Amino acid sequence: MAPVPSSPVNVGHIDDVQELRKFKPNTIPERFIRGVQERPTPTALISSSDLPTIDLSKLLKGNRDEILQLASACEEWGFFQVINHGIALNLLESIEGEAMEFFGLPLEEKQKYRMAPGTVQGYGQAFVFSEHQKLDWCNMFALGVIPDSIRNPLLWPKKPTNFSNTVEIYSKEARKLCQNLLKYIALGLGLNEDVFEKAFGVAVQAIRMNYYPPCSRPDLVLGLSPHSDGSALTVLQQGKGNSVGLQILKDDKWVPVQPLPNALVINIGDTMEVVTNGRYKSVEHRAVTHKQTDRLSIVTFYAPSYDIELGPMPEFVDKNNPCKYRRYSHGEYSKHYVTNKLQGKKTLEFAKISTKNSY
Ligand SMILES: COC(=O)C(/C=C/C1=C(C)CCCC1(C)C)=C/O[C@H]1C=C(C)C(=O)O1
Ligand SMILES: O=C(O)CCC(=O)C(=O)O
Ligand SMILES: [Fe+2]
Repeated sequence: MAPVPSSPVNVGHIDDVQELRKFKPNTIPERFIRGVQERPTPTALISSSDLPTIDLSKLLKGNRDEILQLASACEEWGFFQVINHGIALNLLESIEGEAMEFFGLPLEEKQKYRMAPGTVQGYGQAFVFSEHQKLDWCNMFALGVIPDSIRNPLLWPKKPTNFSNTVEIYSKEARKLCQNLLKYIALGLGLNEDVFEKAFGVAVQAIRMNYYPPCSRPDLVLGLSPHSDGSALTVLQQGKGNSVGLQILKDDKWVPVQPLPNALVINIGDTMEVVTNGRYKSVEHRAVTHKQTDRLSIVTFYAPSYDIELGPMPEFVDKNNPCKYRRYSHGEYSKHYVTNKLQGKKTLEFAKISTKNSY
């Protein structure tokens, strides 16, 4: 099973945001109201149409230009959208349909799969560890998928009837996509194509569905707190026709990501930042809400096996680029990640070392 906190945590009362929206549409409980600094502000003028788009079908043909574009997207943005990604459009539609149906079930049905306080799997709010912590305007449902040791079969929903099977099929396809992308990311870095597959062992994979109901005061709340992902790569599917909600921090400004129809958003996670010694960065991101419209995201996390020891690869360390991160096992990092609240890039401080005399 995935690492969980060893002592019980008191998270206080967590309102279910869909129920709030249904029964008290104009009420925002205090725990959701962010401090002035944290509140969503009008976003940067920089256009998300600048966010690079990568064509996987070109990568698969060995197109050098596309590999260079991918390398530049990873280095400059840490985020890109991928088209011709190989996941059938009807599968994207099916998983979205199943997820929406799940979130639309009565609360008591969803609560059969309740996320225990301080854990990250099941239905509820993850990364809440104290009764004083601000809450996100979001309902989440998350499952560990691979390996079997992180699966909790009791949390795989029986309703909707096709939900669990669709998650299995979708996760296989998302896994292939991550494996393909890592191959071309390696080539773009001048490494052997199988270097990450070998380095990561049997990769850990998890899926999280985030449902953001409309909110009467989107200016006061966050859909999802700023964070970087603790994975190697993350694949994010945004609901078809949904409003913009994902924002990424670029040059200290929040840039909205305008979804491209049928594309998937990919981002570099903390693992890639560590192994490349900071050449590729895991970029901080968050989600905001809307007054009238809801939003869904379906997120796949692909990360090294828990028993894998990681650190910067020697290819990225020299006199001009001293080693910035210590070695650690991904299991240790995972435990650290899931037992701390989402707080920008703070989680990665776990691995940071002083750059003096350290190569
Ligand atoms: C915001 O990031 C996450 O929610 C997250 C969680 C992943 C997990 C589950 C939803 C259930 C099984 C355990 C696991 C921690 C994989 C991100 O995933 C990243 C973070 C770490 C660490 C990791 O291995 O993947
Ligand atoms: O909903 C989104 O767009 C962001 C989701 C996300 O960053 C996550 O689940 O880690
Ligand atoms: Fe994320």
